[in-house]
Amino acid sequence: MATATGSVKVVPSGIPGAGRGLFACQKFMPGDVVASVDRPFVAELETERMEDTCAWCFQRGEKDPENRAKAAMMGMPQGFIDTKACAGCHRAAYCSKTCQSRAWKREHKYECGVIAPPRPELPESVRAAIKLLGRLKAADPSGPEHKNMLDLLLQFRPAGTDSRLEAFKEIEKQKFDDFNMLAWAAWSYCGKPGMLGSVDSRAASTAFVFNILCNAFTLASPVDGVKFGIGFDNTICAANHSCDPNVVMTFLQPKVELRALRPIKNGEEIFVKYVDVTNPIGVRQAELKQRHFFDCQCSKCLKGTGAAEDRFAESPDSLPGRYFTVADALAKKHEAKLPHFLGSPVDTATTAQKRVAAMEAEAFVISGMALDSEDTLESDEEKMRNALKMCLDSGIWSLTRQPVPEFCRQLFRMYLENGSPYRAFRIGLKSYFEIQPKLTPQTFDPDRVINTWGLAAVANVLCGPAFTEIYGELQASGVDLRVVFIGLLFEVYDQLPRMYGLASPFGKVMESTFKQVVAGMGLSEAELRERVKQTWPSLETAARSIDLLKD
Ligand SMILES: C[S@@+](CC[C@H](N)C(=O)[O-])C[C@H]1O[C@@H](n2cnc3c(N)ncnc32)[C@H](O)[C@@H]1O
Repeated sequence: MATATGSVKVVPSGIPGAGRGLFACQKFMPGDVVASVDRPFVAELETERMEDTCAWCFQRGEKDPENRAKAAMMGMPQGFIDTKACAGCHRAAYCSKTCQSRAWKREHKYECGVIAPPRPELPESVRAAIKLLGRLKAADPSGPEHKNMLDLLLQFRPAGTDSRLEAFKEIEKQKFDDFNMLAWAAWSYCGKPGMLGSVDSRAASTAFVFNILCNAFTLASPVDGVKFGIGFDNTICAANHSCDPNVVMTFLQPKVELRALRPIKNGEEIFVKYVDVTNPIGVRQAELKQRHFFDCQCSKCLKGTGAAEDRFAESPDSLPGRYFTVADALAKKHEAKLPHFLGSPVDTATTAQKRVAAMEAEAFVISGMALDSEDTLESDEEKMRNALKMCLDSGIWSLTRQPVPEFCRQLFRMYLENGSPYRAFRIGLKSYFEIQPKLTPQTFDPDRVINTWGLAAVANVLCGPAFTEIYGELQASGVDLRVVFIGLLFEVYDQLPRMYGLASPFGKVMESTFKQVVAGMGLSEAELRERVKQTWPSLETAARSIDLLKD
């Protein structure tokens, strides 16, 4: 039976074997809100964020005084928010009495005594299950909360029925044991409650934990991408994954929205992305399998390799001889990963293909986007820069082939943190003109807008008194950094209505920054826009002449 939620409904998916899916009940234009929930049914902070992030509204306050001052200077919300720990458990923290009291009524009263020391810090899936068991016990059997609980327990896969869990156990024995242990822990910490109405609490704990660990989405800051925790919502999570999604999910602390990325017809299935879809097919598929336990059957994957993100700049046969020795050593090191990067069994690949796949495996590990988290390195700036150079110098990678864009993104952040804003600006500018338009063609895509916002902030820093030399040099080549700053700000501001909306926390920060900056420039908005238009061709020329190999 269809579950209608206004503009969308949940009915069997068009992907064979994928169960249900989310479908549009009307047409949508790019940027339209397709589905929205004020707060996900489950929203759980990860342990590292419990101290500095409000457990109800998910606003984060920077605790380190130096970072706090920096954030305030850049207009970031974490520079202005402070959280205080609950006096009962000293674990959950809130930014205001209002948030604390709302959290208490809905869920914290069920966990406060359970998660308090001397009990060790519990992972988010266990905390979420503890709260859900409390909420299930208290839910009115004829109300919407109870209905959502049953939906979560019975409709999502792997749901708490023996047969589906048995299937999961066969495929993922170790994960099954780990998840089962967490479910048992949550249930035991709650005092092994027995029957909750018509529901067996032990089975419910299992279904909660398995569903959260298999089907939850990541909640990350819209401003700086910091990961807060996980969310689960019956409507949002009914959307299946596609490597060519037609909506993007945005998190507006704590609101979650799905926004159309392109025109969507009435009756069309809604697809989100569960993983980074700028990665080549083998990496995406392996990630979906490892994190979400399914083989992707989306229309893009069914077509096989050949999409833009699967193409190299040059064929592997063009790999220069100076890379052979290093690539052969890497092939040994990453033997198990080679099939993911080759997209085919190792014995059907040529030596050249294997060498490039091995270099790719190494680059992915260094980028932190590796397939198994165990061997993800804490990469430092130098390691990252060398790996980027290896990719580009080999001539095989284009600027838009992963993990090159990821290296640029991370180096931008590292240069900034390590006090090199000019280097950050150069790599950010290169990305702005040559990578982002290809990787995220929609101008309002949150990833793209956030990068533009970051670049604007750096341009602003470079307008300061410490950088007059750089400022002068750029001005001599026709680039006025103040105009660049305002141009980037215009761009972010213009995209906001189709992305987060002006009423969102990010929208409010942006609007006030925008108004202050425009007022401080002593020119009308129209005059400023004209100046930006005149500056942009010189800026693009400057960006294209940046050589990342020499950086
Ligand atoms: C978050 S749930 C989505 C809703 C789910 N289809 C349902 O029936 O409730 C994720 C599950 O949907 C299925 N799924 C989602 N996207 C898929 C895809 N691209 N290919 C195959 N199965 C998919 C997988 O079984 C996955 O574990």
